[in-house]
Amino acid sequence: MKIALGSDHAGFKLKEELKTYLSSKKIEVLDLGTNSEDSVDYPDYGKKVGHAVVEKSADLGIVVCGTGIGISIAANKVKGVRAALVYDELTGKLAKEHNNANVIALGGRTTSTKDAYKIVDAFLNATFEQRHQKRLDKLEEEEN
Ligand SMILES: O=C(CO)[C@H](O)[C@H](O)[C@H](O)COP(=O)(O)O
Repeated sequence: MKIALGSDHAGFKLKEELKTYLSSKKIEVLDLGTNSEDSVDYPDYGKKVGHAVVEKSADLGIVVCGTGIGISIAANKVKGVRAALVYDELTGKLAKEHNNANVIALGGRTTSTKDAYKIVDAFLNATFEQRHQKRLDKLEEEEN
């Protein structure tokens, strides 16, 4: 399992913490930046992670900005991405079970590190429920 990570400056610290956390669980990480707290633009990093996932350089993606809002919108602009803004364990779990999200977005200024670890675990440990596939097909129809 390989996870692409990306953030803007507001998500940098949490992105770095997630990198360490995932590596400690023997999950391979593809860090697409940013690499400091210098101000950058979240669309650049949301789109990078989205492309890494749809082009199969990674299995899943995690993106982080201040709130998770902007970077989730950015990732969702990439065709084939289903990015979910998640803020607790339940939304982390349901993002996989119902939406088969291939990217999750977190807020570095809104979610604690401890909660972020729990949310990521809930997402990674959940399984997509096939009964929702017809809804995902309708999302895909709109892209095509
Ligand atoms: O969600 C966001 C944008 O929708 C993020 O919070 C950005 O990280 C934020 O806009 C950055 O703000 P800053 O004042 O330039 O640090």
